[in-house]
Amino acid sequence: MLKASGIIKNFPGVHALRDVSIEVRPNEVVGLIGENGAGKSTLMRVLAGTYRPDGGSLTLDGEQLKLRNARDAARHGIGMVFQEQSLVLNLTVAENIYLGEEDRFTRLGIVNWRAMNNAARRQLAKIGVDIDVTRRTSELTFAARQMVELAKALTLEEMVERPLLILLDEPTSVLNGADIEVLFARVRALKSRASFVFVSHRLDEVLAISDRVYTMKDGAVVAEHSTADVTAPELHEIMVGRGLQAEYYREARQQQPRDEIRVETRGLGAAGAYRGVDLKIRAGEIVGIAGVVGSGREEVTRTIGGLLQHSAGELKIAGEAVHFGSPEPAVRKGIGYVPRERRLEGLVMFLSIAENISLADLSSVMRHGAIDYGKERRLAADWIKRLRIKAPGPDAACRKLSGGNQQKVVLARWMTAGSRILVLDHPTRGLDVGAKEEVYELVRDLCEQGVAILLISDTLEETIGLSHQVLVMRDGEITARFDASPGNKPKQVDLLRAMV
Ligand SMILES: Nc1ncnc2c1ncn2[C@@H]1O[C@H](COP(=O)(O)OP(=O)(O)OP(=O)(O)O)[C@@H](O)[C@H]1O
Repeated sequence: MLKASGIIKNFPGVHALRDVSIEVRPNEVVGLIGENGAGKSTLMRVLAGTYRPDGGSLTLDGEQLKLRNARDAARHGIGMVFQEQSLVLNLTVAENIYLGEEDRFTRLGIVNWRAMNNAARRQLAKIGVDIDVTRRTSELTFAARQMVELAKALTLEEMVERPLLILLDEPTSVLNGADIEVLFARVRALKSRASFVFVSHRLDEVLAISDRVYTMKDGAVVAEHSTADVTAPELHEIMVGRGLQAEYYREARQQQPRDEIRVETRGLGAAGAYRGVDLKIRAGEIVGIAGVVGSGREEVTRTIGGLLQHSAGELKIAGEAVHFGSPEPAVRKGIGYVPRERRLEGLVMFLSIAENISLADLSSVMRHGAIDYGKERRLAADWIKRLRIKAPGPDAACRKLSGGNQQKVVLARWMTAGSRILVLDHPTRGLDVGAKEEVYELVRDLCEQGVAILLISDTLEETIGLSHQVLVMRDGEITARFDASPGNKPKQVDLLRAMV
């Protein structure tokens, strides 16, 4: 259906795509994997018409395809669901679905909102989703927004006669298990009418949903497999260049926590979010909280991170009762918070990697009252190596990095900030499998140094593997507690039973 041959795309100083050839067949789901910065998003943008390649060619059903922009791609039935969601938050669901297509509902300069809302309802019904189309997208969960994005991409069906090609750039990174299943069910159902290219860092998902998978490395395709013929550990090895360690979560390094209690809550509550939360985190201990969206676990971490005030009970940091209303006093108490929405909350895009890393703790790079730039750059160079951040150097602007590499910069910042307590909100989201292992290693280092860690993560596996103790929350309350010392780790099903 679509063939990309010898695609080249350069940015100043970076060969993002060197010579990439892939093909997508009718009614096929093609997986695209690779380390952070391998060129996946760039390739998707070329296919979606938003980047013009510097070389190579595209053909659709054997005919040359020259895409000038995204509208052009849309006219050929190619639509993209973005990694960084493209919805305009203060517009309604219907307005977003038909953004740029309002003309279709306009007569004599007046938009027929009823017709637009009805059409949007039909689109959502097609993928079996029930969302109020008159609500602003800002009020929707991430999962619902993703469905709206998918519905938006599928409006192309109304405009073109041919089967669609839908590009999904890391659609699952913001979804939880149940929502991923919903998305996959939609993709499977739509396969009779469309082909998909699916980018993800979760190899098991790629294998579950795709027919074939391409592996990219440094701007080139290095392998192509039929998913029936390859396993996740094999793909891991091709991507990272070394085998998947049996000890993925470094459980052998999990040590007994110290006696000192760093965080303690009693009957902690926040109106409408959670209540009666009792927990203790000792120095050198990782406490993981499992729970579905709406369980209240996000809000608990936000309270301890200083972003959400509690309205009941007690929060003690190193034995002292505190009441945070903003992050600043939390930072003064030695708490580092690695937010989930790192690209929104975590980075100053126009600053360099080095500047972003030292931002949380300038004292570490100060000398005689001035910033020691040499030291700042050396620190950044260290992290670039350690986390395999793909960038020309410490001076590269963060806005030019791939999404996963931006995540790594934020992590590096908080890991160097010398925090005594770390709140990790989905620390490995968007990271490639190799970088994840580096992060697990680092988390163990931090524990050895006595840092107390509160963790919520994307997968139960990661929560179980890393934590000393796992708490499960449901409907704003803790419903179960599990010891998770090595050799005594709870099973996923045990957690699930308490979650839902
Ligand atoms: N606008 C840009 N300007 C300069 N360099 C860029 C730009 N966009 C991407 N790059 C560089 O091109 C390379 C490929 O980036 P791309 O975003 O395609 O990677 P990716 O495989 O999608 O990574 P991730 O898994 O982190 O999302 C990276 O080295 C990145 O820094």
